[in-house]
This record gives sequence, structure tokens and C-alpha cells, in this order.
Amino acid sequence: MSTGRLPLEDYQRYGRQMILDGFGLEGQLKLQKASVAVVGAGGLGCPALQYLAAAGVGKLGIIDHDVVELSNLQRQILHTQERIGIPKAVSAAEAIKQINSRVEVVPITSALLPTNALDLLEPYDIILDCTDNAPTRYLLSDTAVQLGKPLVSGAAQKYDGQLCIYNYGENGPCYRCLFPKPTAPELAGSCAEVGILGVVTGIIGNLQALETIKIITGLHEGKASLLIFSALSTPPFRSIKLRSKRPTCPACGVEGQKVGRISETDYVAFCGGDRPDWVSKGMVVEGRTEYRITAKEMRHVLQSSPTTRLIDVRPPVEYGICHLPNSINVPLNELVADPTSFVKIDEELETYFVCRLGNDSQLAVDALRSAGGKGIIKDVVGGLRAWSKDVDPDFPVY
Ligand SMILES: Nc1ncnc2c1ncn2[C@@H]1O[C@H](COP(=O)(O)OP(=O)(O)OP(=O)(O)O)[C@@H](O)[C@H]1O
Ligand SMILES: [Zn+2]
Repeated sequence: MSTGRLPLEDYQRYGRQMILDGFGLEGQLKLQKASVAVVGAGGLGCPALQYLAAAGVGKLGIIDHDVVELSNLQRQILHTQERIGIPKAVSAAEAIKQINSRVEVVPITSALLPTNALDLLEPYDIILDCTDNAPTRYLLSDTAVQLGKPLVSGAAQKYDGQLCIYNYGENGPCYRCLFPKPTAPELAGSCAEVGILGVVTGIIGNLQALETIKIITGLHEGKASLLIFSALSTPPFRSIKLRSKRPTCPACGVEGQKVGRISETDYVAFCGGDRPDWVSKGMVVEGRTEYRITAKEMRHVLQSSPTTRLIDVRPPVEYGICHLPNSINVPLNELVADPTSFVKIDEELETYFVCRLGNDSQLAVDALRSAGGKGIIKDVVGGLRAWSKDVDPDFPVY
């Protein structure tokens, strides 16, 4: 039996969940006393925050350094068209206040960094990882281990998502226990690069809220598992039981810790630095800029040279969204597999490659040159993004 009492209005507001077996007044009082930090107010953070606020979690910290953009609204459902340009943490806080004005909301508009992570997260009972990059994942894991707090971690990309609670329960593993080494940066594409269906982040973000509510109210069984969601598979959910923490884990293992002071750790370097550009990958030959043209120059060439062929190397689905008139679609993977069967080598023809951002198109130039292509073979710097910015503002940006 609980000895506490809620404000009168709350019996009405939360009655539907308070009558659940195992929840009760007790559960509601626990939620009211709880504090949760949500790092990242994007695709995962928005739905997680929405349900945590609606359910009556007492205090919500929202940490995000970014501002709202139009391309966020497809999945970051607390933000609105009117709030484009304002910090996501502030936008999310405003939205939450409209759902539940009694929740204490603390918007923090700086990035979570090794130098501030311990201070920013120390005041909260539970931490949610709703971010999208490896350095922050390791930083959050190490911080959660050091602070002794559960980390409810979500990830989503394309049609797929993952959910895992780290550093929780009897001997629960940390992120480093499962992933001692980061994925190679060139394999870890961002949502902007590989795409994401908004509902998928909604599903994973909601599950993060659910697991958090279970932990707070004592409904969680305390066993570690990794939940894998794949929207296009049947059934779409798989759950993998996880082992206990690794004794040799450098962050949480019992055999002496090797991870240094968080504030002095270079997480970006550990994860391989920024996504390498083609120069640092050594794929760029001397005089490379001779093989490239700007979007404005491309427009000029298209207007003036009848012997031009423009090849768009994006996947067909992206070509279907928008493309330049007279461009031909040859997806990069097909081109690289057999360059000359798709693009006949012809010195008389000027060949230009374009893609979304100007990275894949450079690989296309390299592939055709390696296959013996001569004459003018170039790509458009900055791709269709640059075309939209510098040539045709009506060309869609996605
Ligand atoms: N170290 C960090 N501190 C605070 N917020 C972070 C940190 N790293 C990532 N984030 C935030 O996590 C959120 C991730 O959400 P999501 O991937 O849906 O959004 P996005 O980065 O805006 O997307 P896109 O890749 O389309 O630009 C972003 O709002 C981002 O600013
Ligand atoms: Zn560990």
C-alpha cells in the first residue's frame, strides 16, 4: 500500500494506467518522482519524450545541440513547421508542455560531450540514447557505467531498428561489452545518407519509453536482451538474450578498467574520426580537381555541348524521386561491377557523373577511368544538393 497521494487532477489524468494490475497509485508515484535524460530530440527522442511526458514522468532532461529542419518533420514528431530553425531541445520542450504542463522539462541546447557528460547526466535516474552516431554511443555507455545508471538505447535506419538496455539488472552488459570495436565509419551511414522510414523510429522510440516506464515502475524483469526490428520481415521482431557483462570489458569489467577518464577520451578518434572523405581514403589521384566540375559549370556544359552524357549514379528509388532532365540512371553498384557494359567507352563523348552529394559520383569517375575510359570524364562537386543550391532552387532537396 502506498502512503503517497497525487494532486486530485492526476487521478483523472492517469486513471487509465493506474488501474492496471501491477501499476497502481504506487507506479504513478514512482513515475512522478523519476527523472529521465533523453539525449537526442530527433527521430527516436521525439516519440520517447512524448510518451514519457504523457505518462507523467516527473522530470525530463532533453539534450540536443541541433535545430529543427524541414527534413526532420517526416519523423521527429514533436517539432512543427513553425519551429523550423529553433533548437530541437527547446521545440521538444514546448511540445511537451502542451501535452503535460506539470512535467518539469529541462532543455539543454549543447551537445553531449566528454567534457560535460558526467555533469549533465548525473541528476537523472535513467538515460535514453536517442542519438545517431558511434562516438556519442560509446560516450553515453561509459558515462552510464560510471554513474551506475541504466541506459535505454535505441537505433534505427532504413526499415530496421534495435533496442537494448545497457548497464541494467544483475550484471547487465554495457555497450562496449557487446561492441568492443566500433563499426568502420564508412559502413555506418547516417539517416541522411541511407534513409529512414519515420514510423520505424516511432516504433523504437516508443519501445524506449515503454522499457523506461517498466524500469521506473518495477515492471521490468531485469534481464538483458537485444530486440531487433525489421519492418519488412515476418515476424518483424526478434529478441536475443544477452550474456552478462564481459569480465574483460574495459569499461564495466571486473578485471581492471582500461577506459581512461571520460573527459579526456577522444571518442571521435576511437570511432575512426569523421566519415572519411575520399582524399583521406587515398582514393583520390593527383590533380583530382581536374576531374570535377561545379554545378554551375555543369549547367553551362548541358546548355552548350551536344556531345554530353549525364549519368546519375544514385539508386533507382532516388532517381525516381527527382532527376535532371536528360540524365540516364546507372546505379553506382551496377556501374562499378561492370563499367564498360553500362557506359560505352567513347572518347568523343563527354561523360559527367552526378549523385546526391558528390561522393559516389567520384567513385563512378574512378571506375570508368580504371576500365579504360579516356577523354572528358568528370563529376559534379556537391551533387544534386549543389545543383539545387547554386543552379535551380526549385530542384528538390531530400
Ligand atoms: N552528442 C550529441 N549530443 C546531443 N545530441 C546529439 C548528439 N549526437 C546526436 N545528437 C542528436 O541526436 C538526434 C538524432 O536524431 P536523427 O538521426 O533522427 O536526427 P538528425 O541528425 O536531425 O537527422 P539527419 O541525419 O536526417 O540530419 C539529432 O537531433 C542530433 O542532433
Ligand atoms: Zn562492459
